[in-house]
Amino acid sequence: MFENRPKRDAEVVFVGRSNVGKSTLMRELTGHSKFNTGKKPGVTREPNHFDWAGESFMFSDLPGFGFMSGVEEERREAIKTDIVRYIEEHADKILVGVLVVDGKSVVDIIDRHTGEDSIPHDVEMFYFLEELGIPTVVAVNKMDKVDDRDERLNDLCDRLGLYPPWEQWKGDTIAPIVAKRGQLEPLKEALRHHFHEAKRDDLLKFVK
Ligand SMILES: Nc1nc2c(ncn2[C@@H]2O[C@H](COP(=O)(O)OP(=O)(O)OP(=O)(O)O)[C@@H](O)[C@H]2O)c(=O)[nH]1
Repeated sequence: MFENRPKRDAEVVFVGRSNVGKSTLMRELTGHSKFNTGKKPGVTREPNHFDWAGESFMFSDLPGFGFMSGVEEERREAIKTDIVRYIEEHADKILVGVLVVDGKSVVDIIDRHTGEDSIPHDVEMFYFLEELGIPTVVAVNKMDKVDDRDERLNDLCDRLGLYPPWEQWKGDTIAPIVAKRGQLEPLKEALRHHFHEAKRDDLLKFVK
C-alpha cells in the first residue's frame, strides 16, 4: 500500500495506463518540474503528491497501470490493487478523478482487451470511479496524433457507455488535450466545473 500520502482535505487524482503522458500533463498543469517524464514505461510506481492552493489541496499522480515492459504481471497487478485501494480509502476527499488515456490508441486497446469475462483497465477504472461517486474526467491526450478526431472521440464515448456524440460530454467528462504542448483548456474547464459543483469555488482560480 502507498504510504506517503500527506494529510490533505481535498485532492484530484490522476490515473491512467503507463506512457499515456500523465507526468507530462501534471507538469504542464502545475508548472512543477518534479514529475518524471519520457523514461521507460512504469517509472511512476509510487504516487506523486503535489500541493496546490496552499496546504489543503493536492494533485496526486497515481502510478501507471497496465502493460509495462520489464515489469512482471504479478507486480503490475499489485500496483493496480494499490491504486484501487488508495482511491477507495480516500474517496471522500477526492473531488475529481482524471482518467488519462492516449487518444491515438485507447479505442484499439479497449477493443483488444474486451472479452467475455474481461474488462479493459481503462473502462474498469472509469466505472470504478463512477461507482464510488467520484466525478470523472477522461483526459484524452496526444490528440496531435489523431486525424479523425470526432470519430475517435465518439468511439471512445461508446466504449465507456457514454452516449455519442462526444460533444455532449465536453465541459465535464471528455477533455481532448495535447499535454506536450500545454493545450489543456478542455481539462481545466472540466475541473472548474466539478470544483464549482463540489462548492469549492475557492479552487477555481488555481486552474485558470
Ligand atoms: N504526441 C504526443 N506525445 C506526448 C504528449 N504528452 C506526452 N507525450 C509523450 O508521451 C511519452 C510518455 O509521457 P510521460 O508523461 O512520461 O507518460 P506517463 O503516463 O507519465 O508514463 P508512466 O511514468 O509510465 O506512468 C513521452 O515521450 C511524452 O513526450 C502529447 O500530448 N502528444
